[in-house]
Amino acid sequence: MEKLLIVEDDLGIQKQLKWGLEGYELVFAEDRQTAISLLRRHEPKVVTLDLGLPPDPANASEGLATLSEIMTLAPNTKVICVTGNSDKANALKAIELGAYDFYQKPVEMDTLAIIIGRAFHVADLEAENRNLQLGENPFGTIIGSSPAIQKACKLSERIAKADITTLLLGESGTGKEVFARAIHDASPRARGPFVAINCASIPDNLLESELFGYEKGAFTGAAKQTKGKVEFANGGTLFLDEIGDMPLNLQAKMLRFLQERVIERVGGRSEISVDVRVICATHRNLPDMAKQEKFREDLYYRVGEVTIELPALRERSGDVVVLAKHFLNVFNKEFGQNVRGFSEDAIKAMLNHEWTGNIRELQNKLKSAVIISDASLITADDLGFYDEADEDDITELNLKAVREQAEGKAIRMAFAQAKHNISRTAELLGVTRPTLYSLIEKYNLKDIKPD
Ligand SMILES: Nc1ncnc2c1ncn2[C@@H]1O[C@H](COP(=O)(O)OP(=O)(O)OP(=O)(O)O)[C@@H](O)[C@H]1O
Repeated sequence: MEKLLIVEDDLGIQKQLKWGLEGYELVFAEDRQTAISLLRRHEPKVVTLDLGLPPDPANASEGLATLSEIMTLAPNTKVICVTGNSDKANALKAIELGAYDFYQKPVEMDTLAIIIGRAFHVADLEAENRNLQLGENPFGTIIGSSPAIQKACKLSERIAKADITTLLLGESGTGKEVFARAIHDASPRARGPFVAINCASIPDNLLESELFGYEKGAFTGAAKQTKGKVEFANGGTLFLDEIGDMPLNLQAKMLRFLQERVIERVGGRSEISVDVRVICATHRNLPDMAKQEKFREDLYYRVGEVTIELPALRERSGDVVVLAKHFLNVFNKEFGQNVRGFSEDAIKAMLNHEWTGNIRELQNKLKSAVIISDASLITADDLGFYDEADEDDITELNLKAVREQAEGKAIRMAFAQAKHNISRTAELLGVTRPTLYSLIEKYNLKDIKPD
């Protein structure tokens, strides 16, 4: 039941309100001090406030002062000011101070109940709007209801608040970066920077200066002092993707940074303190690498103060369709399409597929399927599952239609086998290139385009 604070010194009116407002949990205050302490304790969304309060019941000064205090303490509260019947000036003053509405005595229960009901409604709408603007729970962006992903979300949520170095393990495309960002967004550092660097994509000889920065003249081409990613992440979070690919010599420097939170730029002599939370990720098996002396064991223990394992998509089969629907909505919006869902063969094919590229692969398949689809449902063909579609998915008995379906399918299979090379596709099908082009046009195979 919603709480309603009634600030009213007239016991007769209090009684009247008690009878007339049965749908609310009523809390009564007779003066400013009690009103404020009840406001703090109950945090009501709506307050009715008689402006004529003791010690100055004949004037509105105490009521207006109470209103100001309420608006300072809880500015989202909807305050309905109750005034004497000829006191319009103070009613307007109250609105100026932030009151939601005013109501002139004598109290007429039906009207007052409507004003109060509407105030609750407005308060709820505003709260909903504020929540939308603030963004949902950062982990709300992580789609999936399988136990494995829920477990990863719960653990991430728990560790987000602490500055603990976290290691995210999972195959490529399982969402490691998405998790790292969600942890950052749910942490006290959310307003600070989130800086990501992929250790595997930067040549070994450049990685050190990319991470730690360099001083002018540190090496040929070092024309001016330059900050590295670690310094840019100061006050925020550094996401080190593919930490397993970090060269051994750099691992020692990384360990020192993690232990002491100081860095030295390349070619620099002074130590620079940095306040950075570190999240690492890898698809490699670090303990095995440590055994083979390819990854420092001490660094492994340091980066993995907490380890979170992200399941491969094939291990979360229940999530495949949920994620596919999510991407369908995203790409419908992005490309102005209106595809409503998936055909049965598409769902079957998605559930049977191995998804070695995980969510990224699913995302890419959905993107092209939404673009090429000219029907209301996405089919297995649209997703590129030519060979996985069922033999008996022929929906027509008319021979011409059967032939057309089969030809379209054969062209797609050949195109996939020929790795999107049109000449080779024509060769495989035993037709000339011009014939192939005219078939593509005839069957409206928009997705068959050379790379
Ligand atoms: N749970 C999820 N819900 C929705 N989208 C997701 C989810 N997880 C990942 N994605 C999307 O999948 C793609 C791959 O995710 P991400 O880059 O985080 O994977 P990764 O494990 O870091 O991959 P890599 O190791 O190859 O860098 C991204 O486009 C991301 O937006």
